[in-house]
Amino acid sequence: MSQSGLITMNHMTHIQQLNPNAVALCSLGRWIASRHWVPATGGNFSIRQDENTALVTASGRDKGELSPQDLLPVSWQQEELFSPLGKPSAETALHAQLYQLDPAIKVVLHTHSVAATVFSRIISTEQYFFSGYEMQKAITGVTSHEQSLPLAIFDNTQNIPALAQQVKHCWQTKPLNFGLLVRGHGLYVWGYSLEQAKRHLEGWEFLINCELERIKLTGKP
Ligand SMILES: CSC[C@@H](O)[C@@H](O)C(=O)COP(=O)(O)O
Ligand SMILES: [Zn+2]
Repeated sequence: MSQSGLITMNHMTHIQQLNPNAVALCSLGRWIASRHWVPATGGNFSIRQDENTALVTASGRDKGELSPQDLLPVSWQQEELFSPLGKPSAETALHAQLYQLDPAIKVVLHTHSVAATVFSRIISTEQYFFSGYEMQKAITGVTSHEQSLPLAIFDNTQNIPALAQQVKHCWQTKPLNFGLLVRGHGLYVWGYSLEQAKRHLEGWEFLINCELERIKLTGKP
């Protein structure tokens, strides 16, 4: 690497260590890992910096042991992504798509819990409706357990830009309630703040676990 390249990388590392967004996302990553929702380097996280840029976890890192320099700046221009300082998550295109679909989104979290992975495989439809749970109110906009709360489920693919296009299409027709499942893969949630994204993650995980348990006990999906 050239001398000027080294200076740039060191400079960026220093900036990231002082960036409160980066520090807060690493701390949330540790909490998420403590729940066993990001095993074996699975999962990825991002936090918006401005209209067209977010810090995204570097690909292949242990998401429970992140430091601020593991968060790489990524910018987007529609489907094009720019990441000058390293290799961001393999699923960056989906994060960028969500940020473009709603400019108020501040944080995107992707996890690989056992419950979300199994649940998404036993449900074969494109949406699953949750109702009857008080904890549905953890999802922004839900005011009653009597509301029917849909969670979209997309088939897994290694073609993440194609998945991002499907999510964009779905966004225009069916409401996505701050979360979606990728079949046999995991959960994506987002929020307008770090705290809200964390609440959506915990809320969806709770609801998915409840339904999985109910289906196990009653045999009725
Ligand atoms: C442990 S393999 C999981 C990956 O294929 C992927 O699904 C994932 O969530 C993590 O990828 P990453 O590129 O580290 O963000
Ligand atoms: Zn994943």
